[in-house]
Amino acid sequence: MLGEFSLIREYFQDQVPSDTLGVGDDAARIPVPGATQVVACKDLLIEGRHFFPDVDPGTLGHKALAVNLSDLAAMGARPLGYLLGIGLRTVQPDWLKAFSGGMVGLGRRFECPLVGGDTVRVSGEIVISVTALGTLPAGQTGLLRQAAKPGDDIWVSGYLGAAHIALSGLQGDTRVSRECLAATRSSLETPEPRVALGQALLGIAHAAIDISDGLAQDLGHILEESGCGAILRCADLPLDPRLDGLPQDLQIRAALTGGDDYELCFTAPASKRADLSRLSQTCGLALSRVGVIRKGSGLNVLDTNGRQMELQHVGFDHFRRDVNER
Ligand SMILES: Nc1ncnc2c1ncn2[C@@H]1O[C@H](COP(=O)(O)OP(=O)(O)OP(=O)(O)O)[C@@H](O)[C@H]1O
Ligand SMILES: Cc1ncc(C[n+]2csc(CCOP(=O)(O)O)c2C)c(N)n1
Ligand SMILES: [Mg+2]
Repeated sequence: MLGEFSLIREYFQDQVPSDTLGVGDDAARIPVPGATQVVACKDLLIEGRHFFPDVDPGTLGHKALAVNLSDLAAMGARPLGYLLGIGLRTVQPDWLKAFSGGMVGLGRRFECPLVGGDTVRVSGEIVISVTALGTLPAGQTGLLRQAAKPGDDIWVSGYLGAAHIALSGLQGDTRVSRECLAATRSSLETPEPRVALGQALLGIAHAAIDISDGLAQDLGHILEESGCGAILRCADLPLDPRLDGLPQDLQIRAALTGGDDYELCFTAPASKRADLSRLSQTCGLALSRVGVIRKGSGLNVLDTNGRQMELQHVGFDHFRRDVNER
């Protein structure tokens, strides 16, 4: 069976004009007459696959919008508004009030209103589909996956691994203490989209992507699209401090391949290190240098002793067999 990414390339890659960015990046970019370009993206959330049936509806509303704002951030775009498609089994006013409160509340923080959508009844799982729109100045390419250059530093915002540990704890796959679960749950349920950082990276960063499927896989998309290779140093990964006390190899695996982080991974030339250290201060957000882009292909992951490390899988893929064996 085709994997998720080959499937998209094979069946959903339409031809677009040369000044338009179509399928293949964090969001599409469409020029419109006038000074700005429209940036657009969509992410689906399905009950049982992206969230548990008993999830707190307020956090679900937040996450449905947050994962899309994260894609806009990964382009360096400024949020403009969004549309919501939702399929529900029943109308439960309390659930809907909390859901819309979480979603609209997050949108307000970024001056990004709900401007339309569609609502239907379903007999099976709840389906939530958000289409987010943003803008980029005319002539600005945005932060493309194809823009990494050999010699670039690889950077990651914030901390990695907490969302996956929370998920794994809730699923009963990993023994996670009650305290650790309580502390990490917010990373899984209410990720913070790095909207201000994304826009500030225009003119500083070359390539960017948001980490939804795991750093190794998402960085892999940058490498493939840019025709480069990379070295990634586990010793420099920003492991979430809330994971202190868990086995180190588990923390590293969560950070490399867990997913659900919604931090930005970006590349920038070494000449921008001082700018990035200032930006980290002004955004109040850790920025960590975790590796380097080089000529060639493939991701070379070095363990904490500097030795080459093999990964069983690089991240989340909806159509990989073991994801579907639950
Ligand atoms: N059914 C589809 N039709 C057209 N384009 C698609 C379809 N599914 C995905 N794409 C496009 O393929 C590219 C990669 O999509 P993908 O979902 O892997 O990226 P993402 O949304 O940044 O990541 P994630 O979904 O893990 O947050 C994007 O440009 C997306 O718009
Ligand atoms: C209940 C439940 N099961 C599994 C996961 C893990 N998960 C699902 S989709 C995805 C990648 C990003 O999604 P997409 O590629 O669809 O944008 C990840 C890491 C979860 N969050 N909740
Ligand atoms: Mg997607």
